[in-house]
Amino acid sequence: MKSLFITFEGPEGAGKTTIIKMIEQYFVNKEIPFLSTREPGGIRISESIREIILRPDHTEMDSRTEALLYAAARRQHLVEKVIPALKEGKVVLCDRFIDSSLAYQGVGRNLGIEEVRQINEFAIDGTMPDLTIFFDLDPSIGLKRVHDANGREINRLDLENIEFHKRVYEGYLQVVDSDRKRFCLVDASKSIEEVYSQVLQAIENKIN
Ligand SMILES: Nc1ncnc2c1ncn2[C@@H]1O[C@H](COP(=O)(O)OP(=O)(O)OP(=O)(O)O)[C@@H](O)[C@H]1O
Ligand SMILES: Cc1cn([C@H]2C[C@H](O)[C@@H](COP(=O)(O)O)O2)c(=O)[nH]c1=O
Repeated sequence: MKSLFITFEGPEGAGKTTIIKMIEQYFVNKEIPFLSTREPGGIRISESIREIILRPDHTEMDSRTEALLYAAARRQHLVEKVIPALKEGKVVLCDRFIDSSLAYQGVGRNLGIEEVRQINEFAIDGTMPDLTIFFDLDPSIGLKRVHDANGREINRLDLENIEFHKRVYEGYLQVVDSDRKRFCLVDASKSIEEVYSQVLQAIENKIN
């Protein structure tokens, strides 16, 4: 099978992690070689950067520093983990990628989508997903899910106010609109089974 780079995007609590676990099981059953990973993180250095970015008491972090740290974590994760797996012909499932930076830092932090895209282009050097699934969900519903969830750690970005999360959501809609061919939108307000079925259909369409 040809390699495929699939990313999963959306606001907090949209259900990405839940659905990725179900998609992993699908690939196991089909005996399709895959790698499942996440951003920021996925490898030692990028997990360390994740800790620095998301520590709830790092409230003094400057927005550009935040954007650069996400881009740095992305670079290391790409070269150390994602690109080698793609070279081996695997399907790579990645929870968040560049579009998170465009929405959260570009629009949520008001740095500008184009400015954030530029620093990320240096980091990704042309590696873009073949397919991006956008979990479309009202951010207030997602935040409620996160706060109700048992054992889910609340990070520094979760703690931002609702206006921030609404800007992030609007940012995602702009990013999706600028690259309709790459994105598949799923209605993440539906039941887990219904969301899974929408996501699986998008992936199967790409594989077959
Ligand atoms: N479709 C759904 N309907 C209702 N609850 C859901 C649905 N999908 C996931 N959940 C629940 O919402 C919570 C957040 O889900 P999950 O961790 O999968 O989201 P996420 O997109 O990975 O969040 P984040 O990016 O903020 O970590 C979990 O408690 C999960 O069980
Ligand atoms: C990649 C990336 C992520 N973020 C934000 C989005 C979330 O608030 C956290 C990651 O936490 P998750 O539970 O693993 O989803 O980081 C961001 O602001 N910019 C990015 O590029």
